[in-house]
Amino acid sequence: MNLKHARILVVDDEPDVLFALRLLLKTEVREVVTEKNPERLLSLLGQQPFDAVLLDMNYRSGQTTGNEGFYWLDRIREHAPTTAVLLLTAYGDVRTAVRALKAGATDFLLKPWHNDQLLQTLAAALQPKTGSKSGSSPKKPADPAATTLLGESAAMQEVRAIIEKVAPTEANVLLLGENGTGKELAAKSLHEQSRRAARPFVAADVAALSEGLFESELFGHTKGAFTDAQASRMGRFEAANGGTLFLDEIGNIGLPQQAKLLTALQNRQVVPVGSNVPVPVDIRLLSATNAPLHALVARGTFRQDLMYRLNTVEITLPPLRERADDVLLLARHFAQVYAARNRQPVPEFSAAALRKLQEHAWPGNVRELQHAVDRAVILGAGPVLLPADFSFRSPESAAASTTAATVAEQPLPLLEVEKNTIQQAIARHQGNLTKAARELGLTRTALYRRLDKHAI
Ligand SMILES: Nc1ncnc2c1ncn2[C@@H]1O[C@H](COP(=O)(O)OP(=O)(O)OP(=O)(O)O)[C@@H](O)[C@H]1O
Repeated sequence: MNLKHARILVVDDEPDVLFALRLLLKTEVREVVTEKNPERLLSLLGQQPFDAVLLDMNYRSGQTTGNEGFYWLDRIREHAPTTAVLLLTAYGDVRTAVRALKAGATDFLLKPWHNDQLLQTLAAALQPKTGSKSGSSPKKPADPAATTLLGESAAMQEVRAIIEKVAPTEANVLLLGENGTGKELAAKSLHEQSRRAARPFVAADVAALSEGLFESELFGHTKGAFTDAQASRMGRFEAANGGTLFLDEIGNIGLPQQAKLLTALQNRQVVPVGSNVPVPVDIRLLSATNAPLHALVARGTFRQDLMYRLNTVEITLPPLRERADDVLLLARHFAQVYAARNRQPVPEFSAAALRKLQEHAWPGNVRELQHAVDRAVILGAGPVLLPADFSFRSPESAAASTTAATVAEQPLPLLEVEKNTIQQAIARHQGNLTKAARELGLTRTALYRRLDKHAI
């Protein structure tokens, strides 16, 4: 979809953010609605369809973990599954951005933002996605690229060989590696090559679950077990019965959750919240973390007995920067996938673009490369992708490049953006404040308040 035809909803409790985004978007999109109270989100979605929601992750009333944002992301996915959701996250907030993508967000936007980059990301998010894969993990975004662990580097060949060997056994496998290295893909591959392949593969991101939610998500709950429990619900263990349960971000759960998990694994049964009747479960457990689990055990924040349950076999996925040849192979693969998805001819890569890709450190690993190619395919100017078509803007890269950037290249603080925008509008209308206010989407009084604030 063309940006010009899009209806956009922005939800953030910072009035300055809403103001700046309204200013930026009102001339670029068909309609922009701003809202500072996330509680109104669902009623707004019910009143009219939106093509994209720009959603802040933290609200003043909530914590700064982004959990409130995740809650609202889930609600949007339930109520408006075709609406693109772009999360507004702070620079350097890598974990939140990665979790957001995994929880079904279309993309993320960094605060403070570059206007051009924000518009590009929004335009890319509005492109039609096809090839959506229905999986047992319904919150996952459509991921047409993921079927096989690709890579011809020695390290990846070794990973595939171990997977092949371990998959047909009943061994619990712990997958280690940085974010985006392919741990979940490896888990799916283990399941697909196992004797349980015809049974469910159920994934749960346990880091996203608070202590109370952890139990009800994994073990289920009975009707009336807590205020919102209007019906009984089966947990992930039961849903995976006969198949494979994949627990992602296992290194991030607290000691109380660890104890509950260990009990369920030892007894091979779960007790739904609100019930005292144990339910037997037959699952193969795969788990993953980017945390240094052995160090956490040494520090006493992760139970050793639980780790021994999880890591009958350990597989470490190597970071992408250590397998430069795989970068090109994966880039070409993703270019094919995304060109097919967008019904476009498959682009070539110029030699300079390939060099740029090989020289980049890929802190977000394969996921970062995948997104970089996705954007380049959509926004690239011609049949050959050039270095300029690749902007590395994962939070990790952004944080790294901000450190290196010259002062002139650094994004302007939001207040300065607002001040500049107001000054430009006033100049465009030769000092006519009524016209400037109209262009800015403000009342004259609101404009006066801002003139005062910025001492203009
Ligand atoms: N070797 C690979 N070949 C093809 N695609 C890959 C490969 N590794 C990763 N991917 C793709 O990269 C994306 C990220 O992979 P995945 O979700 O498996 O990483 P992860 O290590 O589980 O990440 P996280 O730690 O953030 O959970 C997925 O879309 C996946 O399909």
